[in-house]
Amino acid sequence: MNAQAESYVTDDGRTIGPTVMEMKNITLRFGGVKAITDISFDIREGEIRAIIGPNGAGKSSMLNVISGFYVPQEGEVWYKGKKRPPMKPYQVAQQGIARTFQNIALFEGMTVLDNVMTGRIRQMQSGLFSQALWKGKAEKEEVANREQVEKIIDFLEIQHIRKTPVGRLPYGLKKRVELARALAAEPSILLLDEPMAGMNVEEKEDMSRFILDVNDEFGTTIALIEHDMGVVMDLSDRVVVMDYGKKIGDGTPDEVRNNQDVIDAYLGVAHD
Ligand SMILES: Nc1ncnc2c1ncn2[C@@H]1O[C@H](COP(=O)(O)OP(=O)(O)OP(=O)(O)O)[C@@H](O)[C@H]1O
Repeated sequence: MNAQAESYVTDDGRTIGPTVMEMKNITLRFGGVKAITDISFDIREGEIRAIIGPNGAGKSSMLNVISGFYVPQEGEVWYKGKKRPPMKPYQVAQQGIARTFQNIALFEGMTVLDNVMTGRIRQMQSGLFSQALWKGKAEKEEVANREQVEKIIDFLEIQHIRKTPVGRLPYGLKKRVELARALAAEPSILLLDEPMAGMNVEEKEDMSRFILDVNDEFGTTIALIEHDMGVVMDLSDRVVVMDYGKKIGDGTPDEVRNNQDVIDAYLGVAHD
């Protein structure tokens, strides 16, 4: 697929920009297992892009390629118009790509506020040495970090639990704190690995609303893996469908819903 240069406006009035990330002919193997076979797709600025497919289809592997956790044996990752050399996950994070995990990865003994603050590490420029030399600069930075974190805590409506240790929170709220921490990094692209997994209907509705609001308010591009089809079809601008490591569909929710290969492989059968 070629990078898209034109912006367009969605039915609900959001502007989707040109291609910001492009996966070109990605193949990823684990020993003899091919987790991803020759997959290409793009992600446009400001869009909500879903990756779906049955268990073992290769979705998490693909998210891990985007986040730099896995380096594919073949293919190229293009980001903001440049081919990305193999890099470590922290370097990918420095380029403005943040993620949440399928299994929540928070510091259980720390408060919500402190957990969200850890998302700011990328913005904390002053090391100990420069902090000692330029106390004023470090203080200014600290204030800016706090302001951003407070803004996100307000936005995601978790003020009431800001001093609560994360370990004491119910599952749905932990997921929201994880989203807050990822947002604290002010990412250009946010990767969400099954953001609704294990949630009840009400929690899913809340999380859907927050994802849409984040996209709308901060203009964050979002790529997500999700099993709940209702959620995927409601939230996403475009959907990539994977099956056995291959791409079998790519398009708007309506397009993939009506794609016979997708119906056969995925939508026609029951899923968790
Ligand atoms: N670290 C690994 N080592 C070996 N094989 C792996 C590894 N990670 C994934 N695989 C294999 O690659 C394939 C794709 O797995 P992946 O987890 O990406 O699929 P998925 O679509 O995310 O599945 P699920 O929906 O169950 O999370 C599977 O066959 C899996 O067993």
